[in-house]
Amino acid sequence: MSWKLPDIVSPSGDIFRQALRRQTELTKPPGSLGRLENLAARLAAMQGSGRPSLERIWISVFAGDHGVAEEGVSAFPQSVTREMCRVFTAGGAAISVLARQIGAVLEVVDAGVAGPLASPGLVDARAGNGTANFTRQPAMSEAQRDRALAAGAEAVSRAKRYGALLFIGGEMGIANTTSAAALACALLGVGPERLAGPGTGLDGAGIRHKCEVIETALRVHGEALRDPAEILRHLGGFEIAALTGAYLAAAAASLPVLVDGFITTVAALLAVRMHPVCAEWFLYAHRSAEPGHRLVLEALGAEPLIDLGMRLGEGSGAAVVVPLLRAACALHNEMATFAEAGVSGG
Ligand SMILES: Cc1cc2ncn([C@H]3O[C@H](COP(=O)(O)O)[C@@H](O)[C@H]3O)c2cc1C
Ligand SMILES: O=C(O)c1cccnc1
Repeated sequence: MSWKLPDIVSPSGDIFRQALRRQTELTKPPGSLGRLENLAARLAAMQGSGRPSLERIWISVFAGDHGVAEEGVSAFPQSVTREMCRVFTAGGAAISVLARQIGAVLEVVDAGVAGPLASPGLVDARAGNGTANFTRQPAMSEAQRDRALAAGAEAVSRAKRYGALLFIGGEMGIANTTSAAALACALLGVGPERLAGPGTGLDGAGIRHKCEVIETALRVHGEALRDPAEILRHLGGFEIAALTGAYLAAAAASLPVLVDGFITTVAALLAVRMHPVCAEWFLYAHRSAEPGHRLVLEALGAEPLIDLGMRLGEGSGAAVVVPLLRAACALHNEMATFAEAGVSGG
């Protein structure tokens, strides 16, 4: 593997403990802000600052196509990946609206959409012309996997140069719920019936067919699925590899990550299997309606913040949660302490 796993250290334990102590000193019964207290303390520890901030947020949406789309595993045609790339940059996609609303920088990275560069205005980090159909051969070569992992790390470098205080990864790739479910099957050692769901809107028969396609892939690659990097290469997508590379690079760069939905959580699971310490840099935004998400979250010991029945991807669930994180920071930073306010009992 030419791509090198970065060095990752834990967020500051001292700052985390100081921040939790401050929470007990604020003018409220201890613990009364529930999970917002721990959230603010974790952000403080990750940012290495007693006063966490989410002023500058960076969103990279990675796009890639999937050879397995030809097996009829999505309710939509492959061309939608390319078409949506145009909508992202034109400003009309859900993530475009949400990025504007939270004042985040949004970039769209072509990690390997089928055909030429999907749209002008995209970052060109193409690892290939869509992946190969993984029911017949590995989805990608080692060189392609490593190029896609590096594409994620390059996105994090741009985020750091901007001064980002939070990184959100999104994805676009028709058939990528099939790839994500297959990856999770191999990583967790469970069958597709527990991880494959409707994605963009398959009916019962469509989901059964999707399960069969994943079964075939797991059988074809069997012995080769021995470590996370090889699992990623055989069953992954370029946008999923880029997300994995981005999450690892963000942890290495002390940049907190807000993970979105099913596909991004599978990328987070890959990153954690490659380097367990990176888990300490991840916050989980929401529980997607895609049924497999629950199992992947459980495997990570992750309790997402909200459940709105969303199942879009693009980073949209993460963007929706940002105001909540901002509220946690504002309370932590701006509330008066018992001593400052002259309130007894603190
Ligand atoms: C118009 C449209 C916009 C989207 N934005 C995200 N996805 C989401 O749906 C796709 C995965 O579902 P499946 O595996 O069933 O193809 C991904 O591209 C994902 O990001 C979209 C899907 C569509 C159709
Ligand atoms: O939860 C997700 O990330 C998701 C679910 C369905 C389709 N696309 C994305």
